[in-house]
Formats: sequence, structure tokens, C-alpha cells
Amino acid sequence: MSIRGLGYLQVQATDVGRWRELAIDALGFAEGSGPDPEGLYLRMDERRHRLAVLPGESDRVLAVGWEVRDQYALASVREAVEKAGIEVTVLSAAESAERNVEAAIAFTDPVGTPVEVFFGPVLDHGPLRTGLDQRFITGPQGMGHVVLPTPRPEEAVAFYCEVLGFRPRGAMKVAEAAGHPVRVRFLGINERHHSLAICPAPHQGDPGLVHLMVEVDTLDAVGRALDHVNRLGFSVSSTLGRHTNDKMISFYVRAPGGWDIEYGTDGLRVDERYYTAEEITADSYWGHDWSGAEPLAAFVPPQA
Ligand SMILES: Cc1ccc(O)c(O)c1CC[C@@H]1C(=O)CC[C@]2(C)C(=O)CC[C@@H]12
Ligand SMILES: [Fe+2]
Repeated sequence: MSIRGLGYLQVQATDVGRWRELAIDALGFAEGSGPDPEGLYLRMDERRHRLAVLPGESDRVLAVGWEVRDQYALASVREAVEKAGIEVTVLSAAESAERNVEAAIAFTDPVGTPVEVFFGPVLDHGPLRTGLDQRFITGPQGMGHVVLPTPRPEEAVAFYCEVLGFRPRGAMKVAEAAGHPVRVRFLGINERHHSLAICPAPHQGDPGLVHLMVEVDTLDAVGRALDHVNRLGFSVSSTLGRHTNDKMISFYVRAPGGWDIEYGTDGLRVDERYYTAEEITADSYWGHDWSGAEPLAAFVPPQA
């Protein structure tokens, strides 16, 4: 169908100051612009912002923003989502302006994730000063990928593939339940290997994210980011490693709020003419040692 890529992510955070240290001082995002003077708006490219961190009482995802080509594509997505029995709201002109897009719709996916679909991002043509002299790999591959936790992964995968037009890009067995394999499933919508992964998890609640992956153009930038992350006292959830499916060399850092940012380089570009969905049996060729990770909030029971 017509979704082109991950366009933006909006999260709510209890500690925006610490977020600023992570995103700007350690990972080299550029400061962007947006409507909330207390908000942190992070620029990766010519968009005014890609990641918005807004102050609030809890740490949670506010919107996963998927981009479509134009108003006609937006209308067709709206129709498909409504036909699937999901209520859709059209964002007001003011709400669209806040997101720096011409128009957007909002709905909740079948497993509880707040989703927005938009077209017409407003650009900032001023110079982009990233902190590590890096370029973020965005453009036709979108801003990166998100991994969503859910106790009902099959439902989520069916919705994203059958209603929104994502395509399966392989899987990895992570557990067995009642003799049946439980899999993380990777879903793609453009040349990026996956723009979305659905991760089986005990509950859907806050923060509602496992990680956001962003990609940069050089291994040196990834290395420098890792140095800054360590220097500034952030917890490294997974050491540097190379994934077996998207071939990305990345590390994972714990963001304030109990989910991770994956920071990588050298990701595969999928050619749909030849691609078939494969099952990987290891997450990485080397590295990616998760043994030092604090548990992800999505895997800690809500009452704990
Ligand atoms: C396996 C894999 C391939 C490509 C990726 O971009 C990627 O993030 C992953 C790892 C997915 C997943 C995760 O993020 C949370 C912790 C998980 C569930 C594991 O413990 C193994 C796979 C991991
Ligand atoms: Fe990832």
C-alpha cells in the first residue's frame, strides 16, 4: 500500500533534561524546532524535527508517525483503517501544525500503540549541525525503525501487513510457548530492512516501545557516540555488534524511560525484486552482548 516510511516519533518523558544530554550531547542529534517551549525537538535532516520529547508525568510513546506520499494516499490509508473497524480521528489544523505536517490522522493500533499517518512534512532549510559531524540516513528509508512490545504479536503483524501494507522481512524465534515458537517479526515498507519490528512481550503498557533505531553514515560516528554515552554515564544495554538480518553495526543505549535507542551504521538496503523473508537463528554475527542490560520496561510486569 502507501506508507513510505517512519516519519516521526513523539514520546512523553519525565526527564527532558537527561534526554537532551543523551540525544544532543551524546548521540549528536541537532536541535530542531517545535511548539512546546519545554519540549525537546530533535532534527536529523531537513525536517524541522523527527523525534519530539515532550514533558509529562510518565515515560511513554505518544505517537509513531508513518509517512505517506500525499493527501490521496492519506485518504486511502484512512479508508483501509476504518474498514478494519478501527476508529480514526483527523488531526486539527493546529495539531498538524504542531507536528510540522500538512495533515495527519490518528488511531490506536489493535494492540494499543498510538499511531499517526501524515503527509506533507514542513522543511527547515537552515544548516544542519549534527554533533558528531555525522549524517543521519533518512530520506527514502525514513527516520529509522521502531520495535513495539505486545502480548498479541500475531494481531499486530496481521494489522500492519494486511491493513497498512507492511511486508514481512523475516523473523527470529525468541521463545517457545505451549510447543509453539514465539517470534520477533521484522516488517519493511521501503529499502530499509525493517521500519517496524513486533516483539512478543508480557504487556503493552508504558512506555510502549522496545527501541528506536537511527542510522548514521560512518562507523566513526557510532564509535564517538558510544564514547559520549559512556562518558555521560548512560547505561549501554547492548555492546557494539553486527545484526544478521539488516547487517547493521550498532549499539543500544538505555534512554530515560526504560527503552533503548539503537545507534547504527552500514544497514542493508533491501531490493524487493529479489528479497524473501528469512528466519535468522542468532541476532548478531558478533558483539551485541545484552548481559549488562537493565531489564526493558516492556518486560517488567506493570505492578513491579
Ligand atoms: C535481532 C535484531 C535484528 C535487527 C535489529 O534491528 C534488532 O533490533 C534486533 C534485536 C531485536 C530484539 C530487541 O530489540 C530486544 C531484545 C531482544 C528481544 C533480544 O533479547 C533478542 C532480540 C532482541
Ligand atoms: Fe533494531
